[in-house]
Amino acid sequence: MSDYALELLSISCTFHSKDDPGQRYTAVADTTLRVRAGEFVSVVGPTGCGKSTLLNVGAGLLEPSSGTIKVFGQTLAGVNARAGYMFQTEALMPWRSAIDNVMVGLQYRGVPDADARQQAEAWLSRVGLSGFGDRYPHQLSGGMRKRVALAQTLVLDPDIILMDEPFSALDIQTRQLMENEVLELWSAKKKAVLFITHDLDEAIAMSDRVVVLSAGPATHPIGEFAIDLARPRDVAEVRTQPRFVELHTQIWEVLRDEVLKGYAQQLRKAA
Ligand SMILES: Nc1ncnc2c1ncn2[C@@H]1O[C@H](COP(=O)(O)OP(=O)(O)OP(=O)(O)O)[C@@H](O)[C@H]1O
Repeated sequence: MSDYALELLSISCTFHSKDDPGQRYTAVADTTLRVRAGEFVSVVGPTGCGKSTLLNVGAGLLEPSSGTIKVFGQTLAGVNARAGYMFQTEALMPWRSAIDNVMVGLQYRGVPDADARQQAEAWLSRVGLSGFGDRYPHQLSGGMRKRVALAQTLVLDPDIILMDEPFSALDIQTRQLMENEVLELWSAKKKAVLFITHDLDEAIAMSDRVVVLSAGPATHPIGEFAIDLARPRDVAEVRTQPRFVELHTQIWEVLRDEVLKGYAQQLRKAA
């Protein structure tokens, strides 16, 4: 069996431009990205560079213009059934209670209701929400809703977890709590994680490896860094370690110019 849980091989994605449908826009160009089984990999890059596009490709939700996706060595066709996905935006169904939101994926898979409920309850308690199962999303705080979404993803026991800036909407304290919780859950059952963020601190604190993407168009990886900080980590504490600061300086050196390019492009688009 392949060492890799997920391989994106020479992926390119070209879209019709939103502003002018006659024009083509190459968001991602010839990108290869691999995640080993049990490895936590973060992808950082400037706003709009193509991070979500790559994640959608890995999830099998978006077909690339060229390139191959492999899942545990098998070429992917269609949706990636071995992957669980956690989005940046709220993905909970507002008309379903927390427990019903966590159960829904199991129900789709044909798990009997009583069994699904039991597993969902166990997951709600693992994310610190036992007793909150009957609440509806609007009755929960932003952090609690993220916990429900996390339980909703993990209850399906995916071998690959794809996360697209899952905590960007949270305040910094809640965010750090959630990051630590994710690391704790991950270390108990090492799954392959592909984590998208534009926050370099978060990427270093969480990951085994950080991949830096260039600004678009034609985004591609321009740097890759092994994060050799000891685990278990506390994401707030780890930031004070000299090695963290060293890694941050090294990676920022590569990322800074791309962020500036990305920012300039955003300004041009807005003009
Ligand atoms: N379906 C689409 N049609 C046209 N253009 C698209 C489509 N999806 C993405 N793009 C363009 O591709 C580029 C990359 O978008 P993507 O959302 O992957 O970036 P991102 O790095 O995740 O951004 P952010 O950091 O803001 O979340 C952007 O310029 C976007 O406008």
